[in-house]
This record gives sequence, structure tokens and C-alpha cells, in this order.
Amino acid sequence: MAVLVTGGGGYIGSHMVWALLDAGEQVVVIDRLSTGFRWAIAPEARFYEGDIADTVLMRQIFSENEIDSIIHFAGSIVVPESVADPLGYYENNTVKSRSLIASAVEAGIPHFVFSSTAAVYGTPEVLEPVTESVSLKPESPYGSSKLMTEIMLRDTANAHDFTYTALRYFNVAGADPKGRSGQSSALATHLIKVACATALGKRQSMSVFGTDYPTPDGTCVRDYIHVWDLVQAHLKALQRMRAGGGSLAANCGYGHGFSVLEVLDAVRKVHGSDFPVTFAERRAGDPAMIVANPALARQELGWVPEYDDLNGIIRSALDWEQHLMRKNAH
Ligand SMILES: O=c1ccn([C@@H]2O[C@H](COP(=O)(O)OP(=O)(O)O[C@H]3O[C@H](CO)[C@H](O)[C@H](O)[C@H]3O)[C@@H](O)[C@H]2O)c(=O)[nH]1
Repeated sequence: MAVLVTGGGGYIGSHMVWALLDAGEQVVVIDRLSTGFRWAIAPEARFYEGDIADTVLMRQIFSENEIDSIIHFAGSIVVPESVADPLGYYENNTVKSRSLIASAVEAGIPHFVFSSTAAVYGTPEVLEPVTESVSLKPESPYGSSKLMTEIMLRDTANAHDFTYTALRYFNVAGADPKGRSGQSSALATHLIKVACATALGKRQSMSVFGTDYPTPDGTCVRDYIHVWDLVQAHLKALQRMRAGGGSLAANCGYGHGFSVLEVLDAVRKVHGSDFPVTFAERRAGDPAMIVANPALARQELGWVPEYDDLNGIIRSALDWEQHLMRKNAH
């Protein structure tokens, strides 16, 4: 049996492909390469270039491969971009996911892992780690577009022989410990990526978005998770569903929050240099603080994170950034 990875040329998807191959799985990838890279897809995976909403292509993929599971990463992930282009986000993340789920049901694919997000929670009412049962109040079209897909999955699982796991990612960073993949998009906007690029002189400077949040130092607090731990949670979810486990939505974070200023200090410390930072207005769509309670993923998936260390995550992100600089210099 093979696993279909959508968005396998992207940041998290490319790590997933390596983790599946490491686990002895057969892997099929679909990616339209709008933000992902062909080179990021492990050569052992069978690759189809195209769109998840292309139902003819999806039928072809399901007929040419014995697929029992889909891990769905393809989508758009930048919160402020979603505020500026909500319909683009609903199209890419919700409408296309609906088409993919319909193709999966039509082909009788029983298992589906979905890359959801902590953004489905918005700002929790109580500033403590969130469990999956708190109310879902996304503050950005990005979060709403992902929540709508979770709802479609829930209803589909009620109606069909179909089981899903929605993993609600907190803030993903770092790179494959074996150096085979990392966050490679030059346009990436995520904090650790941007801070590492600035520390290494690839960027002139960077901004801290908002210093007046109701948090200890006024900047937003997030739960940063190593990408390799995250993809291992997907493997566990797959194993659990194949063993008969039911549908589930589970947080993927470590349970500790770091402010933007704390992350920047950690990058300075790990890299051993200072770099310019400007203070800017709040960014649209950002909740003040969001930290995971990861108990459910630990209990239900048996997920045991190995890389729960902010400095280690930053080291790994810096190493990958330097690798990209060397690669681009040639
Ligand atoms: O140059 C930057 C970049 C980010 N930030 C701040 O750093 C924090 C983290 O921002 P990121 O862009 O790194 O990530 P998000 O919190 O927007 O992450 C969202 O998108 C992720 C997907 O990439 C996950 O889905 C996650 O669950 C969801 O909350 C925010 O307060 C942001 O304003 C800055 O101050 N300067």
C-alpha cells in the first residue's frame, strides 16, 4: 500500500516524504510546484505534477497506485496574506480540499491526515495551553479556511467509510536532522526563518510585529515545534488509523510558549551575533498567544517528541539556511 502526500514539494510535505520512506512506506506525491520544489521531493517517491482539484488526474493517481492513505499538506499558510486575499485562501485551502476529499471518497481511500493549524483557535479565552475542546474562533481567513476543512472531514467521516486525523500544528520550524530538507522558500515569512536569514545577513533587517499585546513582554507568544517531531506525529496518526483507530483532531505543539523577543534573543545566542530589528505595528490576523496542550496527541497517537528545545530548532534552521546559501553560491 502507498501513501499519497499532497504538497510533497513544500516545507513540511518534503519532510513527510522522507519520514515515510525512512519508515519503509511507498510514497506518491502530488504537487503543482507553485511554492514547493521538485528537488525537495525524494527521488524514491513517485511524483505527479498537478493540482489536487484536478479530478481526472486524481482518478489517474488512484488507478495507477495502491493508495490507502492521504496526507494532505497542499495549501496556503501565510496569515496576513489570507487577510488580504480571503477568497484565494478559501479557494486554495477549502474548495480544493473539498475536491480532494470527494476524490478520496470516490476512490474508497479510507485514511486521511490533514494539516490543520492552531489558528483554528484564535486567541483562547484563558491564556493557558489549549486543549482540543476549547471553542474554535479563528481570527484569520487562513484559520477559517482550515477549520472549514476540518468540518468537511468530520461530516464526511460520519457519512462514509472514511477516517481522518486533523493535526493542529503550532509553529513549525527547523529542518530534517539528516539535512535532506528544510524551509527553502525565499518568500517564507515565518519568524524563525526570517530571523535566521537576518542573522546570516541574507536579509538587511526584520520587523517585530506588535509590542503592545497583553503578554509578558508585549510581543506574541507561540509554541515552536520541530518539523521532524511534527512529521513523526503524522506517521503515528497513520499507524493508529490503519490499526482501526477512529477520527481525531489533535494538537501538535510542545506546550511551552516563547515570545517573539525571546525567539530573537535565542537566535542571537545560537548564532553568536546581533542583527538589526525594527519595531512595527501589529500584523493583521495574529492572535496574542497560542500554546498547545499536547496531551491528546501523546495519549492517542503515542507521540513522544524528541526535539523539544528552542535552541536546537534554531540551530537546525540556521544550518539549513547556510546550506541554501552555499547551494545558491554555486
Ligand atoms: O518577520 C516576522 C515574522 C513573524 N513575526 C511574529 O512572529 C509570530 C509568529 O509568526 P509566524 O508568521 O512565524 O507564524 P504564525 O503564528 O502566523 O503561524 C500560523 O501559521 C503556521 C503555518 O505556517 C501555523 O499553521 C500556525 O499554527 C499558525 O498560527 C507572530 O506574532 C508574528 O507577528 C514577527 O514579529 N516578525
